Amino acid sequence: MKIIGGRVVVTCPGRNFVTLKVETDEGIYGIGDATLNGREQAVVAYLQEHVIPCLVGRDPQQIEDAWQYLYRGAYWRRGPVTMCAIAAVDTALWDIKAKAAGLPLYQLLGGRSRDGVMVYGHANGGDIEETADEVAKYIALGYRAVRAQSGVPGLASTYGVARDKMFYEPADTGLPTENIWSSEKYLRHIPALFDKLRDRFGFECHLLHDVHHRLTPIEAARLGKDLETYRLFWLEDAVTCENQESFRLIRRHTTTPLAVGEVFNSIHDCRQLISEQLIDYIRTSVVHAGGITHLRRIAALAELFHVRTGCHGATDLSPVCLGAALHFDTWVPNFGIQEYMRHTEATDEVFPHSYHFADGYLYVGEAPGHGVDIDETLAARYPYRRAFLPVNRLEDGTMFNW
Ligand SMILES: O=C(O)[C@@H](O)[C@@H](O)[C@H](O)[C@H](O)CO
Ligand SMILES: [Mg+2]
Repeated sequence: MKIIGGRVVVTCPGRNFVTLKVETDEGIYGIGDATLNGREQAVVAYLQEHVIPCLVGRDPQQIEDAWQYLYRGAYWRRGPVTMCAIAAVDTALWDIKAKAAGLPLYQLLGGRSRDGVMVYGHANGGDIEETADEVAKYIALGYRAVRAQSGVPGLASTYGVARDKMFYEPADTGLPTENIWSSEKYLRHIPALFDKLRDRFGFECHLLHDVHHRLTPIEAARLGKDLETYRLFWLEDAVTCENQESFRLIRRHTTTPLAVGEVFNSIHDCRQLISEQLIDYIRTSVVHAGGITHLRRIAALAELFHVRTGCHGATDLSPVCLGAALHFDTWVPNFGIQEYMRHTEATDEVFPHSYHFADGYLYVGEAPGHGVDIDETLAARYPYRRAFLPVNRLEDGTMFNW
């Protein structure tokens, strides 16, 4: 079998998605997600100019060799754009290999380790009461795990509180929206949110929270201590993590489980966090961390140190990424949880798929490959619209982390 070509499909059914389609001389094709929220066109150019020409003529079944070729051959290794492009190729080649074998992808990884993949949904509200009502809705839908994000008194906006309750889309068309942030106001507010949620719902439902990179290590340690009595499933992205060592300080002060990694693009971003057991869940995703081939390596390292997977799964990771992730989740021995921000109906129509939700779990289908396709005719109806993620400033105007 030989690769005869590759095409990048950019579509915007409510938000931008970038999809790589790799075609072979035997008529089998594979697709991979290449979406990097707010920087989509950088990956499009990388694929079209620097990757696809090198793929033509290669044997698509040599997945590892292709990965090594694109990683080592780049010379300028790692980084979100490079690793997103490699991820798209890797996912497409795994899709082809599984289709050629007539098997669902998880069978090529090592078979089922579980029936369903436990997922968490996103409840958010302008205040504690509204957030609690949203958590109730997710529990009623059958979710066993819910992330809770609430507006903060005194702040006009905050991460995770959306205009739309079911579909959270942070990116805006036009230039970046500027939000104002106050860690002091946030830290005063969040313990009351989880006090209310545990008081109303008890401890049956797993509760999660995403700080979204906004605290210092000592602030994160304080929040972790304040939340210990509420037994969170995890506290996510408590601080930015270029300095992996800074998590030692948080770890010294709190037993609240920590999750990190959606912005990571290689094992090197999390090697210290994992090997020193500074985190409990690694959030790396198929689309942003070099594809299934590299994600398996991260999970294998994590398994040695009692760290479990918790793949990122926001709306800006396409159904192609989610479909591939679910095959990974169905196989991986040290599975933790899968994020499941639902896609809109328009997006699901562009990306027909075989996975389905039931009783708090997502289930992959048995279709050969990763089970997700792209309807290019429908995709063409939604032209690309440049969009940016917001930026954050402190109340005194200082540039901060969004
Ligand atoms: O945990 C999450 O899902 C968030 O951190 C994401 O919504 C993140 O903000 C977006 O994926 C950024 O594009
Ligand atoms: Mg997050």
